[in-house]
Amino acid sequence: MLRIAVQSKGRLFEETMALFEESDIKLSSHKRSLLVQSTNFPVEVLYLRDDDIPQAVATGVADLGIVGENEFVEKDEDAEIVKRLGFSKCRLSLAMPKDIEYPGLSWFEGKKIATSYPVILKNFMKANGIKTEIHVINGSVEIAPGIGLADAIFDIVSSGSTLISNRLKEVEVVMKSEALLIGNKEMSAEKKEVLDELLFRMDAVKTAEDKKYVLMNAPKDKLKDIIEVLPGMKSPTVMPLAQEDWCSVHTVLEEKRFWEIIGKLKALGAEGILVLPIEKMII
Ligand SMILES: Nc1ncnc2c1ncn2[C@@H]1O[C@H](COP(=O)(O)OP(=O)(O)OP(=O)(O)O)[C@@H](O)[C@H]1O
Ligand SMILES: O=P(O)(O)OC[C@H]1O[C@H](OP(=O)(O)OP(=O)(O)O)[C@H](O)[C@@H]1O
Ligand SMILES: [Mg+2]
Repeated sequence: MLRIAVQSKGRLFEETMALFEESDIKLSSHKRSLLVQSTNFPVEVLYLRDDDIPQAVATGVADLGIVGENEFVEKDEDAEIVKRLGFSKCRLSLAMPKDIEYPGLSWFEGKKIATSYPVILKNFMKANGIKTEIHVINGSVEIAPGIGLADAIFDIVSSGSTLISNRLKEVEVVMKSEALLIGNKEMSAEKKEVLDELLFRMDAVKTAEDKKYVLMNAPKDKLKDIIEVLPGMKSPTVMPLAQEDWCSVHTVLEEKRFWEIIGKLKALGAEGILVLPIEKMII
């Protein structure tokens, strides 16, 4: 049985649960329990505060954990990155009052900076030879300059709207972050086998995520041109239609090239184009 530590509530929770669901790992949703076993896969899920996940994995209390890269780097625990999960993308940035001019990093010399990430901030300032006073607070960091608690902040930025509503501006991006699957460094062979199956399922979900299954009717005399436009996995499936000079073409398209390719297909005479989501893809 593999034990996975995940955030009990917060920014990582929903996408973590969605990842389990899409990987067909069923968890009975007993709200108040801290440890829940899957009913159809040899894993159990331990619900924790995200701050405690790196240590739980490093010490072997959990075999795996899903945690933000920012928290993993900050805690500096001895665990390894098994997979980058691509969600909860954000950055850790320095921000300062928006009306003050920013001349460069030297502005921070001697300043008081509020943050929940003192280790990352200290290392960054040390590497740049700048002395600052670090004031640790665990939430609502962005209000610190406005209430006179600090000159600047070092915190998570995503859309930037929290900064704007607190009259701050982002001036330095120190690190980028996304959700990580981290693992204990010493896992038994049996646990590694379960982990491999878990990764196989997660990969199938991720591979499918940005792809669409596309079907269309195509005039046979344009089939060669249409096939040339389609990237496809190997080559498209072509099936006859009852109407003799038409056929049906099926393929997989990457979402980011989707509109460009559909435009070309229409121009070549394709009709009745259907676009379907793909749940899983094993390549
Ligand atoms: N606005 C955001 N956009 C994208 N990702 C974010 C955002 N805010 C936070 N994250 C990511 O999600 C993680 C968890 O954020 P959250 O705000 O839920 O943490 P928390 O308040 O410390 O939760 P906990 O109660 O578990 O300690 C962060 O460490 C970061 O990696
Ligand atoms: O750039 P933005 O899109 O505004 O996102 C950044 C904000 O998001 C997070 O807080 P969250 O909203 O999770 O609330 P919290 O302070 O309770 O953690 C983070 O701590 C920032 O305050
Ligand atoms: Mg936390």
